Amino acid sequence: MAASSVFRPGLFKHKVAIVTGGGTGIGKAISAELLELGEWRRDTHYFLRSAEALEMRQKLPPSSPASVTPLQCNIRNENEVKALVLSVLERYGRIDFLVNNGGGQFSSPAEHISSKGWKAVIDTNLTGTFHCCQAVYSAWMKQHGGAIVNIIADMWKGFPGMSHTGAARAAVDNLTKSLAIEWAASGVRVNSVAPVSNYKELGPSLFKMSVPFSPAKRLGVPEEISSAVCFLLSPAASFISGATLRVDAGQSLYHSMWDIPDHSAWPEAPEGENLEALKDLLNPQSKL
Ligand SMILES: CCC/C=C/C(=O)SCCNC(=O)CCNC(=O)[C@H](O)C(C)(C)COP(=O)([O-])OP(=O)([O-])OC[C@H]1O[C@@H](n2cnc3c(N)ncnc32)[C@H](O)[C@@H]1OP(=O)([O-])[O-]
Ligand SMILES: NC(=O)C1=CN([C@@H]2O[C@H](COP(=O)(O)OP(=O)(O)OC[C@H]3O[C@@H](n4cnc5c(N)ncnc54)[C@H](OP(=O)(O)O)[C@@H]3O)[C@@H](O)[C@H]2O)C=CC1
Repeated sequence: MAASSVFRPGLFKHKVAIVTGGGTGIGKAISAELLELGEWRRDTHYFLRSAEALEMRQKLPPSSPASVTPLQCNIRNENEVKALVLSVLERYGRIDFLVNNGGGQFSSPAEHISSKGWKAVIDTNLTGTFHCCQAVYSAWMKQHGGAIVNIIADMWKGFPGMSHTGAARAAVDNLTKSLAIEWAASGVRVNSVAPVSNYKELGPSLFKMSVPFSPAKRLGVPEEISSAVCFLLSPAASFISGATLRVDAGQSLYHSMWDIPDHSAWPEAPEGENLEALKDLLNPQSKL
């Protein structure tokens, strides 16, 4: 099949997907794109948590056989995740895709994060993702194969100001690699997407300050993330597993947004001629 013919309505024929947090922001764009690619065929069902999913259902043309079903599930709770997976299987008999998009955090310097707050963020972003992967694998993908995409974050230079989510997302990056190997023999591909984007519900102001740090000199939008997710789910990515795709216009390779104030707290360099040279260099009277 030519690559150019891959992305068209009907691509995910008879597929069933679980998209956690699929009713807002990036998840909503992923759900919408999956639905669009399912427009012309039957038995395509997507499962979302948020009530906004109902809105999506109403927007589907009456002629479309694709469907979207919102289901409540707290991914932090293992039993709720297992129940979600069983309920999907009872209703639709298969699960082809899992997109672990549900997540959240608050911004705080590390020194002020309480143990409870730390656990809440790790539970949501790392343990929740693990619960979903494990439940879907055990109940379906182990026997039938499938594709999983985890949404992580731009934490490649650490994540100062959100150290809990940085640690959780780095762990999911590593989990992606472990599962890609452990589950290869079942025909399960596992990949991640590390996005930088914005969406209108949050308002541009929250992310506006990041624009100067983007090589693109603009924000990304959820539709630019969902296309990468659909690519990784699709047959166009049939030989890709254990990878993390950075969808950030190169931002992770560029400046850090974290400002370090001027200070003189750093330990002195060892004594010697190089230290003297360094002092000369930093001396405001220096001719260098
Ligand atoms: C990723 C890249 C870019 C991201 C951008 C953004 O995130 S934009 C933003 C987009 N917005 C989001 O992503 C928000 C999404 N939010 C969430 O997903 C959840 O609220 C959660 C996972 C942060 C916490 O889950 P939950 O509420 O079920 O948690 P719980 O009841 O188990 O423990 C609560 C404990 O957590 C702590 N704590 C919580 N909030 C704050 C805070 N603001 N301030 C300080 N601390 C906070 C506090 O210790 C609290 O305990 P307390 O003091 O109450 O005894
Ligand atoms: N926007 C961005 O630039 C970036 C986003 N990300 C990550 O991408 C993902 C999507 O983010 P975005 O669309 O921006 O943000 P949103 O806040 O719109 O989406 C987060 C979704 O996760 C769901 N969710 C949160 N906690 C749970 C839980 N315990 N169980 C089930 N679902 C849960 C929320 O559902 P509900 O609303 O029903 O609570 C919500 O739909 C998140 O993991 C986010 O951290 C990463 C990097 C950058």
